[in-house]
Parts: sequence; structure tokens; C-alpha cells
Amino acid sequence: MTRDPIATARTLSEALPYLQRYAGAVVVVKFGGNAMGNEAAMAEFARDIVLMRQVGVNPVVVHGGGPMINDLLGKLGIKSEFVRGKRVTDKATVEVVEMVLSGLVNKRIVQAINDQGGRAVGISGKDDDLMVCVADDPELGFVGKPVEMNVQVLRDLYGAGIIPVVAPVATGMAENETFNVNGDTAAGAIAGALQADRLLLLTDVSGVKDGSGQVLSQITPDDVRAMTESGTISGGMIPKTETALAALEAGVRAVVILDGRIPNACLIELFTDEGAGTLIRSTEPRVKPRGRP
Ligand SMILES: Nc1ncnc2c1ncn2[C@@H]1O[C@H](COP(=O)(O)OP(=O)(O)O)[C@@H](O)[C@H]1O
Ligand SMILES: CC(=O)N[C@@H](CCC(=O)OP(=O)(O)O)C(=O)O
Repeated sequence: MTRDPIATARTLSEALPYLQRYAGAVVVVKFGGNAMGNEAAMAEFARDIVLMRQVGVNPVVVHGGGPMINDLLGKLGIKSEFVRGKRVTDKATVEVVEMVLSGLVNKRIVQAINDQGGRAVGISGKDDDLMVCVADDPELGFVGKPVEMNVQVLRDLYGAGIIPVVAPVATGMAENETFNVNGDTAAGAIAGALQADRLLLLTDVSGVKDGSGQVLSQITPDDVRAMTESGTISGGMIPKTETALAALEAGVRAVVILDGRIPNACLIELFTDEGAGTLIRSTEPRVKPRGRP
């Protein structure tokens, strides 16, 4: 590929207001299992995260790994089903979930970030009691609903220049209890507790689509409620938009649902005029701020 050095320099120059705007910001990024794709996509994601850290953003990565859990459950001959976008989780399943999320997937992301020159440390919701849960719904078994968040460990990590990578597995109120937490739910709870500037939910669709299949560039919580009522928002999009509304309620400034499979998705959203995906925020129009606030 031939590169135009003038265009490269211009791109960097145009990013200046956004670099200034996001210096010191806390950005929680949910990396879904479907967005992880192949090794190249993983490396690309890791590079974006390292670049964010390099320009003074404090990224916190929260990951999923549903397809990877399905793989191991399949090999072990354990069946599992989903109810309203969440996996019904019995004792055998929760052990597999913890193995896959806290082990395989978490360490794969940590390694990818470190390979790009970042300093990533992988933890789960159990570490330092980051996320304490109760059962979400008796029908779902060991699926957790976060009720107590202890996010100081994340502040300590990013304060020291480290990129925390969080597996959505949590501890319960009783001793020796383990909960499987939906990755979107975990990311929203963490973003809310940190009062994050942005929550980016990376998935495998280009954003929230309207009835005719067009991606909407910005919607309000009222739009989300109306679209859920009418059935325009359904399936796996429900936990995402529910998470978005809860996060906004908790004080997160804006939530973006975007396609993690497109190259440099996070950078496009944070550092370009166009942005990416669907921004969910209360009322203000999608006008990117110029320079320091
Ligand atoms: N209005 C909508 N706009 C976009 N996607 C939607 C909408 N309603 C339902 N969906 C579905 O939600 C899915 C995304 O959720 P999911 O597959 O659970 O993502 P992930 O695995 O990244 O968490 C899309 O693939 C799409 O099929
Ligand atoms: C309760 C629940 O559904 N937990 C999810 C956790 C992983 C996840 O959220 O993965 P994605 O983001 O890749 O979908 C699960 O067991 O699949």
C-alpha cells in the first residue's frame, strides 16, 4: 500500500481537538466475542487500545466470549440455552464459563495488548471484589446481577499506566459463589461506577438500526424505549440498549454501540469528526466538541 505522508500528517493534525478532549478521560470498551474475529482483528483492537493509552486516555477493557464458551461446552457435551440474551447457567456451566473467560479469552486479550507495547493486566470481577452479584433471575441459575461495585482497583491500575482487562465473572454475597455476568451488563456496571466519559459497546453490527434497517447515528433513551416497545430493538440488542440506559442513568456521559469488526473502530469513534455506530445520549446533538472543554 502506498501512503501519502501529507494525508497521514493531516489526519493526525485533524485529530488534535479530540486528543485534547479525551486526555485523561475514562473510556470503558466492551469487546464482544463476536467482535473478536481472527488474530489480525484482535491485534488491530489491541493496537487501538494501546494508542488510546499512549495519548492519555484511560481505557478499561471488559470482554465477552460467548462463542468461545459455546465451543468448550460443545466439546464437553454440555447443552446451554439463552433466555432474553442471557445464558441459562447451571453449576457445570459456570465452571466452564469461568475457565474460558478468566483464562483463555482474558489472557488472549492481555497478550495481544502487551504484544503492541501496552501494559495490560487481566482480572475478573472476583479480583479485589470488583463486582459482587446476586442472582439475576432464578430461571437463569448462576447468572449474576451486579449489586456492589468496588472500582478502586481499576483506578489504581490505570493510575499506574496499566490497561485493566476484565472478565465478566463475579463473586456472590455467600462464600464460594461464582456468577456468570453478561459482558454488556458488566461493562455498563463498571462504566457507571467509574462515571466514565464513554462506554463503547463493540459488536458485530454497524449500530442500532431503525425499522427499515438504516443505522441511526444518534438516539435518545426515549427513542430506545419506543423502539424496544415496537420490537425494532430485539434479541442480543436488548441487553446492550438496556445497559446503555442504565449506564447513562448512573452518570456515564454517552454510550456508543458500534461494529468492532471494522478496522480502528475505537479510533474512528473517539478521534474523527464522523464517529462510528450509534451514539446514545440524553438530548444534546451529536456535535463533537472542539478543543478543551
Ligand atoms: N434494532 C437493531 N439494530 C441492530 N441489531 C439488532 C437490532 N435488533 C436486534 N438486533 C440484533 O442484535 C445483535 C447484536 O447482539 P449480540 O449478537 O448479542 O452481540 P454480541 O455478541 O456482540 O454481544 C445483532 O446481530 C442483531 O441481530
Ligand atoms: C449471562 C451471560 O449470558 N453471560 C455470557 C458471558 C459472555 C458474554 O457476554 O459474551 P459476548 O459478549 O461475546 O456475548 C455468556 O455466558 O455467554
